[in-house]
Amino acid sequence: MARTFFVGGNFKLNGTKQSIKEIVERLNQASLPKDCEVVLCPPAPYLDYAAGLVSKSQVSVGAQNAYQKAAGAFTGENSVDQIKDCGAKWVILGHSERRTIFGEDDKTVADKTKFALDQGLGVILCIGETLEEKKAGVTLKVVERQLDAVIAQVKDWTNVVVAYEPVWAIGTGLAATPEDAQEIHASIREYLAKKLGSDVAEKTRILYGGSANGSNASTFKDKKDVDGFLVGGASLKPEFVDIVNSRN
Ligand SMILES: O=C[C@H](O)COP(=O)(O)O
Repeated sequence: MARTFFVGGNFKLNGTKQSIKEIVERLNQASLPKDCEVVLCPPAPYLDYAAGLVSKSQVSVGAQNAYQKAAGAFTGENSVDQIKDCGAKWVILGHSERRTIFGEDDKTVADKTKFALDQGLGVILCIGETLEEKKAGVTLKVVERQLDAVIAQVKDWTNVVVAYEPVWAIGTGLAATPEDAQEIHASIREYLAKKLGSDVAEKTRILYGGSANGSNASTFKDKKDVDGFLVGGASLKPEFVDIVNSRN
């Protein structure tokens, strides 16, 4: 079955009103393929602002994190309702920077995923191995463990997009080869089929993330299990439009 091409832009801790305006306006003015979905994820203080600038129905806004409680004494956190109130439709969860720098374990990522989905946000669920894990040959073991934690809590995967992001490829300029990405994506899909059924596996989009840019994106074009990208650095640059158009 055809899965809609999906491109997420994770701005991480970057951006100002001015630069975010430029990024959104570039997309507003560009001619984009009809059958693609673009989600821009600025830092939380700019969600409302970015959402208000978007003029294309296929472009929406997402957060980079969300807390797993509705409200209360959780200083510094953002709730799913607040994120939705600012016009966001999606949230990135389980990003390797959240896992390593902020100590989020598989269970926390699963709790957050369950809560965000139950409250009506789509989830871009990041998984991926470190360089040491890749060298040790345990890539599949790692991504399956990360998926298992979420599978234990989430039965309906309609609003989940998986982003396979090998940690060694993030921000390094060293992207996985399209062949390697395809191989892992196919294994991830096979695992989802085993755990959740082939129907869910066929419908779930699996994005590649890690040094994707305007030049290499089109080399993934004929990889049937690569359904799009989660883009960091290049999402801040004009080449982001080329990534969105890389299937043309
Ligand atoms: O969420 C995005 C990933 O961390 C990829 O970042 P990058 O494109 O800068 O390598």
